[in-house]
Formats: sequence, structure tokens, C-alpha cells
Amino acid sequence: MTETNIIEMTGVQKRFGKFMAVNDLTLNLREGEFFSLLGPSGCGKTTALRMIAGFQEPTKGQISIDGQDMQGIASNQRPTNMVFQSYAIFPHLNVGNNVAYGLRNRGISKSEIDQRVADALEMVELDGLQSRGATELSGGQRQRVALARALIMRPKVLLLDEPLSALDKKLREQMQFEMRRLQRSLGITFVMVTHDQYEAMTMSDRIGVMFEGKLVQVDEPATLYAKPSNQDVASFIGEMNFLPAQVTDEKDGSLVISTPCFDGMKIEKNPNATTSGANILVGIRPEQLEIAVEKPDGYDATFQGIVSDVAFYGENVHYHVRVDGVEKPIAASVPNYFHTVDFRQGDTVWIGVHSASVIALRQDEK
Ligand SMILES: Nc1ncnc2c1ncn2[C@@H]1O[C@H](COP(=O)(O)OP(=O)(O)OP(=O)(O)O)[C@@H](O)[C@H]1O
Repeated sequence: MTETNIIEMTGVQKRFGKFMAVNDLTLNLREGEFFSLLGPSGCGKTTALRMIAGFQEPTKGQISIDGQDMQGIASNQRPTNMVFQSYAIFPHLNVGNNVAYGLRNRGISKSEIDQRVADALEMVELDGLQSRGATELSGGQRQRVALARALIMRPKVLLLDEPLSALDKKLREQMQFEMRRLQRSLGITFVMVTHDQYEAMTMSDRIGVMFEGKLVQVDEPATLYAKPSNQDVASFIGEMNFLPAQVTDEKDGSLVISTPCFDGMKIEKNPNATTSGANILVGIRPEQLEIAVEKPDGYDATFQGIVSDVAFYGENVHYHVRVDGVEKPIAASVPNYFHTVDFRQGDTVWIGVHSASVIALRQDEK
């Protein structure tokens, strides 16, 4: 990845009648990065991707790719190529002809086409399958053909619209790693749309999270998880406990807070969230809480509650703990490996929390 921007979107808007599908989107994508647009169904991510591809014109704003303003430039004249959700490969053509499709009628010699088809198939690990019929392929192979067909055009940017959603879970996970590896080795910018947080987290250099047409946060996966800017992002990416908190003091990048569970805890300000005012919201990830029979040592705060629910997930055990004065039960997740004590519904337990696990969140006006 370089520091050069390959795509620059400035104040991009898309309205369908009165409905604002994409609202004031400003976003720069870097050359060679794997970027994902993540968000719930209907948040506008596909519309944003389609505007980059040139399938839809923005109602307002500007998109430039590789330094060139894209207004009025047809999709087939853009340095982009798109892989669709339902990898639309032609059933009546064999693999080789499917992959070569975009190179036909362009005055390219047969020998060059054959070489580029062979190279593209090698990239997606389908070497030598040129003459295989499209209907004789598995779902994963078909998706690779769709990728090879896009890559053979040597786009500067590959656009991927939920490319793995038609595959079953195991194959999807395998393809996630393969596509990531392919993207790294080619150094092409990939822009993927997905509603699957795990997919976005495992594959991307950076993720842009969208809600209701707006880009809410852009960050690397680990930062998005550790420092979400608001409650929407925090609950869309993984699970999080939310507590109302009062800021009782504020200095040198720290907030002193009091919550229904603990008082006087000093936490770091969240650089992604402007938390001004006395009443904020804090978040704590379930896996960052300790749950114990005896009051645990070494924590910045401890409090008691009663187990209201236990769910066994295999790799971890998930507890819900009711705490006086807190509306929703607190979720605590314990890896099975460390899981030496079994708690049952109705047990009284202690919870331990480190101040570093308590994240200040922005409370957006709804
Ligand atoms: N051509 C269109 N005409 C009218 N409304 C549209 C059109 N295309 C999209 N929309 C609306 O714009 C909103 C955003 O759609 P978009 O497809 O971008 O969402 P998305 O986040 O990609 O969702 P999904 O994951 O379900 O595809 C939706 O409410 C959708 O109904």
C-alpha cells in the first residue's frame, strides 16, 4: 500500500427521488489497499460502489480515480472492474472463454489472449482448467473464474460487491484468505462491499462503516474494534456492553467517570469520539471482563451481580449477569481454555474490569 490516493470521493451524494441513499460521502482510498465498505442492509454501500464503477451517477459531489475526474466517463472507460455477488459467469462458455471474454474484439492477438488467460487462471489457482465447462465447477471455482475474468482486464481498482456471500461458511473463510493473499501479491486496490463484519475484519487494511447513507468511521480493523466512535459502530463490530456514565472530572486526555457499576474510574479519552458534556456512554467488550466466585484482585473496579443466562459457544462461554441499577444484563465471555469454573443461572458472581477496557463513546443525536 502507498500513501497515494487512487480514489478520491468528495461530498458525494446519491438521491433516489426524495430518498437519500448516500449522504455527503468524502473518502480517499489508497493505492494498493484492501478497503471494505461495511454496514447493515440498505445503508448505501452498494450504491457507493456502483458510483465508483460508473453504473450510477452521483446527484452531487465528485469522484476521481487515478487523478482523473470521472464525471461523464462511462463504466467501461474507467480503470475499474467489478466482481458481482452472484458471480455471473456464462454457463455456455468454458472457463478459458469466460476469462477471455473482456479481451475479445479489442484487436488483441490470440496468442496474447491465451497467455493472459493462462496467467489469470494461475493467479486464482485454476491453472490448466481452460477447457472445463462453466457448469462443471464448484461454487468456489466459479467465484475464482469471476475473479480471473475481472483481473485479466488489469484494472487499477477491483470492485467487489459481496463477492463471497453465495458460498458456504467454510469455503467463504478459505476464499477470504485467498483473496487477501491475491490482493497483496498483485498490489491492486480492492474495494469490497460487505455486511459481514468478520469478512471485513479478516480481509481489509481499512474499513469504512456506513449507517443510513452516512460514512460514520474509517479505520484499520483493530482500531475500529478497540476504539469505535459511537454505539452503532461498537455494536455492529462485535458485541459490547453499554453503560451510561457521568464525567466527574476531565484533564490531560483522561476522563473520571462514574457508572451504575463503579465510581471514580479514570479512563482515556477516545480519539475517535468527541465526548463532551457530563453524560456520556461507555462500552466494554464482553471478553475483557473477568468473572469470578471471589472478588478478583488487580482490577480497577469490581462489582457483583447474578448470572441470568449461560450460553456455551464451544470456543467460549457467554454469561449474562444482572447487576443492580443496570438496565440490561452485562455480557461476559470466557475462553473455554481458561474456563475452570462453571457458573450456573442464579449464582452470585464478581466481575472485574480494567480501566483500559472501558471505551468512551460518542452519543449521536438520533
Ligand atoms: N435504483 C434505485 N432506486 C430507488 N432506490 C434505490 C435504488 N438503488 C438503491 N436504492 C435504495 O437505496 C438504499 C441503499 O441501497 P444499497 O443497495 O446501496 O444498500 P446496501 O447497503 O448495499 O444494502 P444491501 O446490503 O442490502 O445491498 C436502499 O434503501 C435502497 O432501497
